[in-house]
Amino acid sequence: MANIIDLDNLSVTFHQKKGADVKAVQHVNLQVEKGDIYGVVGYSGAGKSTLVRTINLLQKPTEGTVTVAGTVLFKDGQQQIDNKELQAKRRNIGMIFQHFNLLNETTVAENVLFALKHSSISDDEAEAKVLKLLDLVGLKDKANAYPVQLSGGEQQRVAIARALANDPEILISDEATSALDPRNTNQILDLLKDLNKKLGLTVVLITHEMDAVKRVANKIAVMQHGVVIEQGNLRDVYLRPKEELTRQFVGGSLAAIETLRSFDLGHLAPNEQLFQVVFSANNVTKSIILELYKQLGVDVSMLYGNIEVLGDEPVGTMFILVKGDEKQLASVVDLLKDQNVEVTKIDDRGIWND
Ligand SMILES: Nc1ncnc2c1ncn2[C@@H]1O[C@H](COP(=O)(O)OP(=O)(O)OP(=O)(O)O)[C@@H](O)[C@H]1O
Repeated sequence: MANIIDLDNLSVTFHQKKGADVKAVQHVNLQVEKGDIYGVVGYSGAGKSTLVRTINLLQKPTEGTVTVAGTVLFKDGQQQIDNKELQAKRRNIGMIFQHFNLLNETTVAENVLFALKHSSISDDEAEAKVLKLLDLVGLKDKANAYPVQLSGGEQQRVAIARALANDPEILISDEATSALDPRNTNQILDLLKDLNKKLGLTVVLITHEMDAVKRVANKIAVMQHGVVIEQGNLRDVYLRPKEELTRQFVGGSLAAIETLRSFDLGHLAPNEQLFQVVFSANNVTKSIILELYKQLGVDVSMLYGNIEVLGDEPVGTMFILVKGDEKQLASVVDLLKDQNVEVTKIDDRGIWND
């Protein structure tokens, strides 16, 4: 599928009058396909906000190319379109933030209507559109309320309705759930997912919370010190994190590492082998342990087991210790692969042996 956002070798350096330059973003390549929910995670100061602000040129890059929906917005140190065209392109990119940035003196409906002020549609059409948008975010009955009368989650819904007023193809969510309690956080994330499905909306989700990414994203980039240190399909990155920071974000696997460290894995007997098995719980219906025992006659102990829901897919991770002779152990990998299970001999993997 075509990339709707393409950031190519993008860098942003802030020159300080006093002190050293801040290299907020360094040589980042990020390709977002239409329909993606792309999570960008990293701790505070990693450069996430600066990076996404280049997508609509709220932040001009120091270096690199920004292409959005087929139009090159920035290249060779220059904005490639005039300011009027840029304003129009920016309407294709909605944004929501941690602080909802609503106008408190005006009603919910007026807040959304405000985003349509440049639009050429009639007043009646605009009013109907506002109600439709409020309905879409589950707030039709709050049209005449004022923002202060709403909960944080509801205020963020108003901000989402406003961000969608110009029918953007892209929504950038910059820590939009960071000020919300866990229940409201999940409801807002579920709403974003719903909008992604219903409208085909592409979402770039900036957050320091891995749980938010796990709940809704299909792709992930991990940022540290202005650099994207790891990126790709959520399931792949989640299940096989390469970088230390990614492993820190990936709570489940980190728990697995801790568990494994507590076993004395350096002293496995010659007839013992440790495997990591990863499987989609939707695809694997048989008991893996039972099948190994029944078909190969090997002894299997489970050292660690966990099920995570990634996107909509329940994914299981287990560490199993298998005892058997050389021939039996050699057959384990083939048998598990036949069952649609991803299997890794732990000796083959540096990260567990750190
Ligand atoms: N306008 C600016 N001038 C100078 N330095 C800046 C500017 N904006 C951001 N920075 C610096 O760039 C780095 C990246 O900041 P950025 O806000 O992009 O990080 P972040 O990952 O979004 O973190 P947070 O979630 O805390 O906003 C930080 O060191 C920050 O202090």
